[in-house]
Amino acid sequence: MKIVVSVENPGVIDEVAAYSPTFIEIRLDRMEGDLLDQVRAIREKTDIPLIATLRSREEGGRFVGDLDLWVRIIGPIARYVDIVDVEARYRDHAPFIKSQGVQILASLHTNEMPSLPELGRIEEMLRSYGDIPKIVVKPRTREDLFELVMFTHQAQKPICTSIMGAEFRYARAILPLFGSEFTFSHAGTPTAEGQYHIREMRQIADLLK
Ligand SMILES: O=C1C[C@@](O)(C(=O)O)C[C@@H](O)[C@@H]1O
Repeated sequence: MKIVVSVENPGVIDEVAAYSPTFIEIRLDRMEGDLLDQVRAIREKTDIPLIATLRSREEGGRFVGDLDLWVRIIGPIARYVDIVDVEARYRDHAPFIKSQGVQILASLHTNEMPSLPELGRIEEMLRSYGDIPKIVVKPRTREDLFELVMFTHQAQKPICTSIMGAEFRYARAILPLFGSEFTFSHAGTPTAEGQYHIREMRQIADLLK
């Protein structure tokens, strides 16, 4: 199971790296100060592949700037990471970000539960500009979750699917079993409700083998 550990504090990178996650996600929207300097420092500290994420407020983050500010922040950072998370609202900048030599994690986060046809349309839209689509939704019922698992199982790979909220948090360990490319965890400070600590996620993954 590929595990991403999300971080919002560069000061914990050594501690996070000690868990050997598949990726470290840097949540730029939850950080203060000179973001480029901090990403450079993280890059010097670890060879673990890095994901840069500047999450909009509309999709659950704290970034409230416009499209131009988003690219002015992320653009110089891209060359120091391996993947950039690009929400659909920022997709016009995808070609430039791609030109920096990184992969694009094309993401959409919604508090709703799209139908299977809607999930297919979202996937198609995300694949139109990104390398790996990431769809994060909010199941209301177990039937919703069944549909998300079925969609994940049947979808073209790679794809990342996940859920919001705590009610169905176990799906974070189930969806990778049906083809989701990776799962997001924390190493001390969750960046989203329902995340497991990487230690816990590893234990669950080992028991599910
Ligand atoms: O998209 C995601 C998933 C996430 O929101 C979660 O629910 O674990 C955590 C975010 O940091 C990441 O960018």
